[in-house]
Amino acid sequence: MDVKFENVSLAYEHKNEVLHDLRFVIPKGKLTCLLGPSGCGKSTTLNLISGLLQPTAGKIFFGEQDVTKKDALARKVGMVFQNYALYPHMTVLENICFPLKMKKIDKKKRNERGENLARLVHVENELTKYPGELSGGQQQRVAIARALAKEPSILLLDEPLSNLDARLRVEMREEIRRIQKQTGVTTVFVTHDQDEAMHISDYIMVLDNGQIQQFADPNTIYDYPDNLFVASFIGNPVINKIPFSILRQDFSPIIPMTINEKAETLLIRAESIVPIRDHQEHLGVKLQGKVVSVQRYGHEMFVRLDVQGQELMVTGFKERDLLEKQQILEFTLRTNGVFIANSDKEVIWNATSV
Ligand SMILES: Nc1ncnc2c1ncn2[C@@H]1O[C@H](COP(=O)(O)OP(=O)(O)OP(=O)(O)O)[C@@H](O)[C@H]1O
Repeated sequence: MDVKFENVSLAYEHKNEVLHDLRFVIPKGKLTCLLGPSGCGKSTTLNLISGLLQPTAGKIFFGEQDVTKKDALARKVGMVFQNYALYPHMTVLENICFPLKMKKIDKKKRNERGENLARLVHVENELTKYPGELSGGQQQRVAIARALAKEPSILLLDEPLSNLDARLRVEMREEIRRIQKQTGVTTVFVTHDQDEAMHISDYIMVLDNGQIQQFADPNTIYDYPDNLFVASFIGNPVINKIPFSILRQDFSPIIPMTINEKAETLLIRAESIVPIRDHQEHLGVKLQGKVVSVQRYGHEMFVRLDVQGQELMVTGFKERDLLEKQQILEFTLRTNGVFIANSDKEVIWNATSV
């Protein structure tokens, strides 16, 4: 079931508008992430989808149906929260089957369905255990199975992995992806973690200040950010930002005059700063900077480079490319991961266009 927002705004207590004129379609059968910093309006958007909140203005559709006035129960959404919210006095199987019991499905049938769901989320060997006897990851699996038990129109996940340790987070995001693909249920996943969003999503909606900054698939968001906010929020290390004026002379031959006039900020991804000899597909600019520091973390090299008083983070160099500290490093830029923004913080030039 796809979800459509038509000019939706929300003001808490009718005065504090936190979502402004949202228009989007969350496509059916896909996993879409709502991504943005704390307070940008992710949970509010999710609660509008679930029916826990009603919009102040605008309309919400599930497929063709206008559900704006319908409550959470009528919308038949499945919800999973970060704190699992399992019933502690019920076993795993009883927890999973609880929505089926509410629907008065007979015991044999509901246990059969419950066991199938337990297999789907890989907790079939824990059926008689209580939530307190499970790990965080297992509890979250049970919460997902319970949400799926009512065959929801849409599955909503609100920061479901934030209580798990780093390794388990990675494991569980793969699991959620697998379960979503296997069931084909339309899923909306809230996170503030760009890495998580990049790995798990078919589509990402980037929100800031209650407004959509960009809505696209992860690679489009990474390679073609619409604005400075999206370019900075997505990617690790954070994209380098320097005043365009510093490299204006170097860029003038390769960008149109109209762009040159409006260029304010130059954005360069750390991996797009590469040795000249290495790269066939480079921008044809030849630059240099002074090495400030070099740090190696496993297979990654992080070089801090001083370019005319601006510090750039560089990950496009290998150990063999670096000599002594304080050395002058010559480099060029790849044809992707380099953008120019104007004074309105919109991306007006992308090196892929060269
Ligand atoms: N019940 C409420 N009453 C008034 N304002 C609220 C209420 N809930 C949230 N807000 C405000 O609405 C804005 C959006 O909050 P929301 O919880 O949707 O953000 P979020 O992106 O989910 O943040 P987080 O990642 O911190 O959960 C914030 O400015 C918040 O202070």
